[in-house]
Amino acid sequence: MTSGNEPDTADVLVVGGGTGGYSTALRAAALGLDVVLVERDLVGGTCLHRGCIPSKAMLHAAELVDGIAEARERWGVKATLDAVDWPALTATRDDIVARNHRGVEAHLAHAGVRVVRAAARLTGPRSVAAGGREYTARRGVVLATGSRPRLLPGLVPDGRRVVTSDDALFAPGLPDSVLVLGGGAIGVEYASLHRSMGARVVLVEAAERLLPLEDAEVSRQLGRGLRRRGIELLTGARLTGAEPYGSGDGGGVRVTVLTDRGETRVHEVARLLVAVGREPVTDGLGLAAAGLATDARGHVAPADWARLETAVPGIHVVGDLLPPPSPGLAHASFAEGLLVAEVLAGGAPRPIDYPAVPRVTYSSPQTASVGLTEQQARDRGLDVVVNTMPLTAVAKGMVHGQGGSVKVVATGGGGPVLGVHLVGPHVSEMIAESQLIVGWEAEPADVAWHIHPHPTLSEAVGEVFLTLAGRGLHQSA
Ligand SMILES: Cc1cc2nc3c(=O)[nH]c(=O)nc-3n(C[C@H](O)[C@H](O)[C@H](O)COP(=O)(O)OP(=O)(O)OC[C@H]3O[C@@H](n4cnc5c(N)ncnc54)[C@H](O)[C@@H]3O)c2cc1C
Ligand SMILES: NC(=O)c1ccc[n+]([C@@H]2O[C@H](COP(=O)([O-])OP(=O)(O)OC[C@H]3O[C@@H](n4cnc5c(N)ncnc54)[C@H](O)[C@@H]3O)[C@@H](O)[C@H]2O)c1
Repeated sequence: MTSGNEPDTADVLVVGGGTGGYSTALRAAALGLDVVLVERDLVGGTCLHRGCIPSKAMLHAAELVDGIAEARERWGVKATLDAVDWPALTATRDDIVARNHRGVEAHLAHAGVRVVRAAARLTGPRSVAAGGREYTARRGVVLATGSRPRLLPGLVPDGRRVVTSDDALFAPGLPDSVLVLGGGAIGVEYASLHRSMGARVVLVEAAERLLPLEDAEVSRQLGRGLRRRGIELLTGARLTGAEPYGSGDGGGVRVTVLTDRGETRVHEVARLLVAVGREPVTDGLGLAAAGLATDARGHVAPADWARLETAVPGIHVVGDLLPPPSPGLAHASFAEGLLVAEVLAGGAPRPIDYPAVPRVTYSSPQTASVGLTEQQARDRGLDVVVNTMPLTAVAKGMVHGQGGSVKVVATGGGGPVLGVHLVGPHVSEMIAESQLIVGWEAEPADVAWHIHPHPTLSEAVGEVFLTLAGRGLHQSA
């Protein structure tokens, strides 16, 4: 925290202390710059306090619950689930969040970043008002104010019956039934989590498939996996009404959905979880005072993507405040923070290769991908070859018994790999090699000389590349 008599000038002013803002601050400080970081809530932002970390902690617990059923049903381990002790589960989650939070605070303090806990407002292109003081930046201002759940007209979250990801996991327990609206990453992960914990789950997606930005094979495999787990999946479907009914524990929401076949379905559920995307946060930020405006969807767009710098020289943007192709992911915001700090320190870092940013969904089954989808590659007029293999084609895939697949999209004639798309158990931990393959523009023949350990799930990735390189072992070309 700053005290009243410290100077009000810094090299860099960062507004927002989420993953985008704090990574900018840490890197800038490491490069010798004097940094003020203004955060109105808690450093760590959405990802640490309401997003990635609490949700993944609980999805880990959900995997353990699923493991009990698998142990009993497949392996003859006579285990049963007595109960989920919610206070104990959430205490472990909250401890993980709290320890990470203390860690971020300690890193910032150690780096000499001055953290101001207040709402910041731009007062000019190089100045910010916060906590009753005005700060001026010698080198630049970095906007990192992030995003919040997008709401639909007439659907007001009340934290009980109608919720968003901001509160769905923080109520005292999970409901016994839920309709999840939106089949993006949040909708899929939260539907999966609720199902593992025993809820009846309906997942409604307006587009014709889940994760519409992913490869169609990923959506197909994921949909199949979720249905197999008993999740009712409605794609190409539209919400037409949501009315509360009853009171207390017996009450819920009566949700009306128009399906892709033109049928009207009514679902009575304890909770409606709205997960239809996120919108940037700029209210009260004073963009106009700095000569900035948002784009039509509320983002602040850079004029120079290589430097993530707006049309106002010295004002940079990172994280969820950026429009696509920035993907709205924490690890992308880390990379953006590093880049902007290095630009402000006078460097010329390599621009971010957005298609090469990996994307992971931590549901059961998981999805993980990097690079272009088959359709994107074809739409670019590229000469495309594709090889797909089920994970159960390798022994470890059979051990896991959860299906899944590996799909590689490559340039014809042995050219560079364009995309890798995985579905199945543990693929979140398997995507890293593919991210290097795509990022380094490796060719299947380069990859095929590298030996994958046996027996692992990653062997399936190796096999797909062996076949593409004309050296197929278990898979015929
Ligand atoms: C449920 C959920 C799960 C997710 N899971 C993942 C995941 O597994 N992996 C992944 O990569 N991404 C995940 N994400 C996305 C990830 O959380 C975001 O991409 C990331 O948090 C963006 O970071 P940011 O710094 O841009 O914004 P934020 O983290 O939103 O931080 C912005 C900060 O700015 C502060 N702020 C705003 N306005 C002001 C102001 N005027 N003055 C001062 N401070 C201000 C806010 O208080 C906030 O702390 C998830 C998101 C959600 C919602
Ligand atoms: N594992 C991860 O990396 C992870 C996890 C959670 C969130 N996130 C990030 O957080 C952000 C927000 O996630 P999200 O899932 O809310 O947004 P999203 O934009 O990824 O998905 C929203 C989904 O809702 C659908 N939709 C929109 N309006 C609808 C309506 N009226 N009815 C039914 N469906 C509708 C869209 O077609 C889309 O598929 C994204 O940037 C996401 O990548 C990432």
